[in-house]
Amino acid sequence: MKVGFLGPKATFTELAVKKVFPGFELEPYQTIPESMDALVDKEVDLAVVPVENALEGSVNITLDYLTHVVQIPIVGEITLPIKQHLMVHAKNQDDWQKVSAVYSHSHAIAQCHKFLHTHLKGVPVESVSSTAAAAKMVMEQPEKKLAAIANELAAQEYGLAIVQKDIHDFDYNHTSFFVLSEMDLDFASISGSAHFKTTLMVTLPSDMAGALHQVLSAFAWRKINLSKIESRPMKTGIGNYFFIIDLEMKLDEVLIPGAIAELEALGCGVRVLGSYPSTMVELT
Ligand SMILES: O=C(O)C(=O)C[C@]1(C(=O)O)C=C[C@@H](O)C=C1
Repeated sequence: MKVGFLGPKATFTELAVKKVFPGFELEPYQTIPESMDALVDKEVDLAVVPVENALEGSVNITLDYLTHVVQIPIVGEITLPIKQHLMVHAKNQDDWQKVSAVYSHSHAIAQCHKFLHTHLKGVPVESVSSTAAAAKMVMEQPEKKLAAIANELAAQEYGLAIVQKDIHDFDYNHTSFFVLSEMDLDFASISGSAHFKTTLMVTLPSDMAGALHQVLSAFAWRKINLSKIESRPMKTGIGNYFFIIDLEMKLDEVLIPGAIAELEALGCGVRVLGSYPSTMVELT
């Protein structure tokens, strides 16, 4: 089985993949959409993509690509603790405060704003395709005195020196990743998780007063617990949004289909993006 993920080697996404799919063949891609395209093109059997960080919120490119571009089911979710470190080329470790620029993934940068503001004020911060891509750049250009925000594995992989550990602004830092596949993957057995979620994409009828209230009531009176509701632009005009709603239960034959039928009767569009086990892994 081949797993596509955001590369190069040693991204957080790769850490998540290796934790849950040890021994699977790995195929890194340069961007999150490329890893999803690879699944559509059947170059890989699974794709693992970051979807939400506890400090910075949703990874919009993942949600947008899943809802606007590709139609691939979510078959699992992996939540991983995230530890961000500042790293430089070994030649520059003694004067790391004089780095000329800091590189990382935009979501990782956002998790370390306070640190950057306090310790590297005025130093340009640039976002690149992944944390590991940033670490690789730092390794390749020692003369430029660059720094990267990335994980410990990336420091090992690219031979960099960690000069500040755990620079994320809040202790509870976790990221969730969706496992996407067209295959009937038994993620519950693979992950050992019995905690299921169902994710829906809901579009509201236009100009209907209280539409969102009615959508929420369809879940509320059935006592279906929601863990997230997120609005994303329809990309058809200002003020046009759809909702991504996470339900804390497995797609059943009565409650969720009943709620969906109620939403459709209101004039809503509903797409089930997936019903899947969700697992929390630890860093070792
Ligand atoms: O750049 C990486 O290492 C990734 O795997 C991407 C990503 C993200 O998109 O959120 C994954 C986890 C961290 O929150 C930071 C970056």
